[in-house]
Amino acid sequence: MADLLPGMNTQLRRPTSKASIVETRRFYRQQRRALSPEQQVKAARQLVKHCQQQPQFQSAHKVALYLANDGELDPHPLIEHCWQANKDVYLPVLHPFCAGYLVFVHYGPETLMQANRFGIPEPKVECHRLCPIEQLDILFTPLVAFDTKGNRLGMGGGFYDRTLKPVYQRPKPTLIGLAHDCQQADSLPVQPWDIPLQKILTPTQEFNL
Ligand SMILES: Nc1nc2c(c(=O)[nH]1)N(C=O)[C@@H](CNc1ccc(C(=O)N[C@@H](CCC(=O)O)C(=O)O)cc1)CN2
Ligand SMILES: Nc1ncnc2c1ncn2[C@@H]1O[C@H](COP(=O)(O)OP(=O)(O)OP(=O)(O)O)[C@@H](O)[C@H]1O
Repeated sequence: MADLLPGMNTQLRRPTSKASIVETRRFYRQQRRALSPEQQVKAARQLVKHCQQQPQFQSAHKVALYLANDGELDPHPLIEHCWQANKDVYLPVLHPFCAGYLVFVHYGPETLMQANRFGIPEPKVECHRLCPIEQLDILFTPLVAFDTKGNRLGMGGGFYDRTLKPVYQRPKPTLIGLAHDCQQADSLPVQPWDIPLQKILTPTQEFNL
């Protein structure tokens, strides 16, 4: 892929395969943060259209999404679509007792929210609103960068990798990464604990692994 692409933020050089994870993360975080509000709105709308065409999404009842942070592809229009289609939406919440893990809590239009330690709003943890991860049909993850092998680079907390380990290669949930097109890397380093994605959706592309 070319070093500089149209619309690419030119302040940082595209990392080579020898770049450290820290440099790679910095580059792709900056790329997604450099998108304009108009580009973000357009991408979020395109994502809804793209998801609606996916048979797996059409038949899903329980769907985990996230609230956008740090320039991530914004799933809010998709969340609204899920509500209208009577799908149950769940959000990741930092586990109240097990550091480094996530739980998934039901999210509706009236849910009371509180910010976690990263400033991301989360529903309050109430036992009856929790969904065991193996009962989710689709778990959409945010990411910082992806490659076409399904490798995912996240924010560096290891939250998704730890939480997804017990359901890796189980029938449910299907793991789908959501990203802007500018978050595609040629190749990402793989760590022993990384849980690969089964599919990646961008506003314009679909990668099935
Ligand atoms: N939208 C969204 N929600 C999510 C995640 C995510 O990546 N995106 N997570 C995915 O795991 C979990 C939260 N993990 C996060 C890890 C780091 C930072 C972050 O902003 N780190 C700052 C340093 C903040 C600090 O140290 O206090 C930074 O790196 O600049 C945010 C979320 C659960 N919820
Ligand atoms: N299954 C696991 N068990 C124990 N530690 C883990 C596990 N998965 C990840 N970690 C630890 O978490 C740290 C961060 O991992 P990594 O850089 O892959 O996070 P990430 O995928 O970028 O973050 P996130 O999933 O929060 O977006 C690593 O240093 C690793 O030691």
